[in-house]
Amino acid sequence: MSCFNYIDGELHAEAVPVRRIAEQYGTPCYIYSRRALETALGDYQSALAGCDHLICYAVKANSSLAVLDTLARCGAGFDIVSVGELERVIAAGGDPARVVFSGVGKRADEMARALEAGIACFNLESAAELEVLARVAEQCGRRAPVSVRVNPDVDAKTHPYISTGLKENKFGVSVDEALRVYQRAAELEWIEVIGIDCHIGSQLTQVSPFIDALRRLLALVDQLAGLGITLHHLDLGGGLGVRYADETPPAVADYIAAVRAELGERPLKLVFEPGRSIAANAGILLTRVEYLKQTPEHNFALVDAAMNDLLRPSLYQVWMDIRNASEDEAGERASWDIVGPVCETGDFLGKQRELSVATGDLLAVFGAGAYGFAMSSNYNTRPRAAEVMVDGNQLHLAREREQLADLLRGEHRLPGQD
Ligand SMILES: Cc1ncc(COP(=O)(O)O)c(C=O)c1O
Ligand SMILES: N[C@@H](CCCC[NH3+])C(=O)O
Repeated sequence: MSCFNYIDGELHAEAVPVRRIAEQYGTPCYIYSRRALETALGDYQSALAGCDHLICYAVKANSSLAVLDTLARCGAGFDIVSVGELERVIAAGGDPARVVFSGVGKRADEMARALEAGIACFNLESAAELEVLARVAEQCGRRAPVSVRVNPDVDAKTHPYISTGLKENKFGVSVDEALRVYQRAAELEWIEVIGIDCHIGSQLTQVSPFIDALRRLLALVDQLAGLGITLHHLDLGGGLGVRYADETPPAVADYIAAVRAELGERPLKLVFEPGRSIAANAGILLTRVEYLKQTPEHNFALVDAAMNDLLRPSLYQVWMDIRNASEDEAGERASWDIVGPVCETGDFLGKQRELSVATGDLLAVFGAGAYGFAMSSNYNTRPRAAEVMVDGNQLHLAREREQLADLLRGEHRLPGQD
């Protein structure tokens, strides 16, 4: 189900015409749908019903307070990779006791803050990190709950930049080393071993790599049990893909069903860290055509969004769907390169798109809710795009995000959640 639909030829975000949002807040502008976020999280929750679980939304995908606030109210936990993300979760009303902390380079001060906040688990990525965490925990006088992030050496069959579970990647530790790290962790007074973790990559479109990784983790769980080290949860990370072009990723329900079948009757709580599959289709980037420039080689549509606003096409050369926000069947179509004003030849949102465009038109880039604004920058001293959360027929500007934390808490109450 999409929450971005054409009604009478005009693109709407839930019940609001995007044209109205552009008039009110300007472009470029990220538009998020509250209902789409709730539905995507709900798909995970339904698939995991009856099973002890925790869904930790990966904050890096979209850390807008309005997004975190929405998900926190629906009961999500959070996967963070920095203390900045932790502060955002707390500011948005998220529960630190439902937070897992991933990342290869956690600093001691970040560990201390996370311990003080009382997070659920540190996902350790190296033997050296374990020693630092043990020291910090002792200094803070709080035992640190830990998982070891295992690098299962599984090919996620995705873009090499976002594949994380191969032995040549910097993430996690090998199965053999994990065994040693667990044995060392079990000896440390200020460390409490509670789980096991992996994350093999992002934008996975098949279930089999997840299941391969899960089998390797379960074998290790059994081996550890034999050594007297009992684990209570298994965190399979994030990574489930979405459809940008013609990909056919498994439905959340099918993915989770396969995981549950593999887990069998083991008394392990299941943890997931989905980012993209929650947020990607809950957001679009709206941009206005400033100029048309036609050369013998190319038709360029110069728009007011650029690679600093949406980096994915330039960085990974990925295809994201771009459509005119006004469906003008009569308009003549041509092949256009959609490019921004940044001084880089690699500054494009899409190339060779069959579109009908005119100066002043609004274009929408779909699937931009994940790794869109979150990866944006001020390159070329460009201001960041506005962010607007749509809730039915209500709009909420999510721009000065920090200052809006309290406002969001007041404004966005779901019925029965006061
Ligand atoms: C440790 C970890 N967990 C979760 C995620 C979220 O992944 P995705 O957005 O593909 O679900 C990532 C990013 O790939 C990650 O590095
Ligand atoms: N930034 C990537 C995903 C990174 C995943 C982070 N571990 C993307 O846009 O596809």
